[in-house]
Amino acid sequence: GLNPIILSHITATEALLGVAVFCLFFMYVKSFQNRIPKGLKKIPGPTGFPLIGNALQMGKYPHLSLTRMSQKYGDVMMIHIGNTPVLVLSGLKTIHQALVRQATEFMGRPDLYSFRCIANGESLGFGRDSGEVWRARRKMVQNALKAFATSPSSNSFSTYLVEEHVSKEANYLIEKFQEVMLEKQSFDPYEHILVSTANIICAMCFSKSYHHDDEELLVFYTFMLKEIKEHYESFSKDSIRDITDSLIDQSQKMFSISSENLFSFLNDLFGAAFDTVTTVMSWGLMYLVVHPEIQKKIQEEIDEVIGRARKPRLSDRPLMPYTEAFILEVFRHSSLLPFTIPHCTTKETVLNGYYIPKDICVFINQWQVNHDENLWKDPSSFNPERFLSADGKDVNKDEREKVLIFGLGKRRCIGEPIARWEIFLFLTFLLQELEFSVKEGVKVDMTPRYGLSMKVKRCPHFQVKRRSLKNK
Ligand code: HEM
Repeated sequence: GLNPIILSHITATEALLGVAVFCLFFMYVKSFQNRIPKGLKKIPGPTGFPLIGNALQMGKYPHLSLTRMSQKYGDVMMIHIGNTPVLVLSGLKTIHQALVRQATEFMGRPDLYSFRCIANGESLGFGRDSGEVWRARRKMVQNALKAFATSPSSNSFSTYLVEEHVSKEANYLIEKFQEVMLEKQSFDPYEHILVSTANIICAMCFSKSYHHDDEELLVFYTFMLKEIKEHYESFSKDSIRDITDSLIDQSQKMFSISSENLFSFLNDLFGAAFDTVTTVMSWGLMYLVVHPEIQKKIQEEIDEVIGRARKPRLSDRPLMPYTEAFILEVFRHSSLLPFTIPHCTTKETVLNGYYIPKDICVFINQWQVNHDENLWKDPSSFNPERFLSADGKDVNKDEREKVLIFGLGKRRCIGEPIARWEIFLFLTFLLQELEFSVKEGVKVDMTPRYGLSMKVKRCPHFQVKRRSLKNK
């Protein structure tokens, strides 16, 4: 120990000076560690406070504050959340450069504590791995999805299985909405849609659907474990019933897949599939009641292309540009996933002349792209027509490609086609039969609730009435 006599000679000032010298030395060493290779620029960004970094500047709506900051610092910007440096990318060109052209360097997932908690870090979407094993697993889940969404339906009303499942649920919703309307004169559609979208993914994964009041569906993990166990027990290579069977089949050919992995894949699919689609649908209904003239236009298109004598089918989709434009505008305007799942660099690299270190966490600001004034005219207004060609007969491909909501490149959402189909079918089924509105005098609040995705506030004031048959 130190001699107390010596200690008593060290004054407070000297002690402080000592600390300061130590800090300077530390910063000097750090600055060497962070040295930028010659010819490359250091990434700009706002100055943060010690320990908390830029956490306070992020505020309640990080996508808005990061968009504002990007206007000052540019498309490639560095912030700090606590002590963790985070690279924030904005601008469609820059994001495309990173996620598509430099895909390998930007395809990792960061080692965040919260990610490790998801399926023990074995998750396909959140797991740390982005190498061979991840690639093989992603391919496997993609194959299973493709097989069980696009395999032919056994009934004559639908072409694909996903069409059959969505039709069943949408028909149920049409009846259910009218029933609760009669009973209560107004209702909140959210939970009904949630169970329906859960049922669709359930049907595809487990060949099973649940009654809307079923408690079992709500006890999620137990329910999934039970389903997987039952599938293993009754599995037969010669009769692949659903996504779970297909995953079991593929996993038996690939020895790096265990039943725990299977659980985390299905967990991923469930999580990714029904929360997102439900959120899009609830935003969609909200925009429809706020803009009745847009609702009417979609209904006119339905009457013209499909009529009232038969149900909508996926093959109607290319013939319905206005409906498609509406869905794109819901994606763009709500930007329900303002950021992708965080990425991470897999090696050191260069982007727009900036030096980017290895293993750095990357946020992709999708909201900024969808509201960028350089890309969109009057981005804050809700206007499906922006996606239509001049004669209104086609969706403009260049405009469509600008919407960023499923990510880009090697980590792009694998459920995108299914999600787009589901949303198209749900919407056309519902609007063919029903007209949506809110109770008179109710002012709808469109400020989002912020969570993993941005959700519209729950609204218990929805009303429906069956459309008149005059156009039949
Ligand atoms: C409108 C609905 C949906 C939206 C907006 C959406 C959006 C996204 C986004 C932004 C990502 C992250 C991309 C990235 O990190 O760069 C993602 C990943 C993912 N999505 Fe979706 N998604 C939707 C529906 C679905 C559906 C229906 C499924 C499954 C059937 C699904 C399965 C997945 C999976 C497994 C991943 C992880 C991919 C990976 O990390 O390699 N998603 N999605």
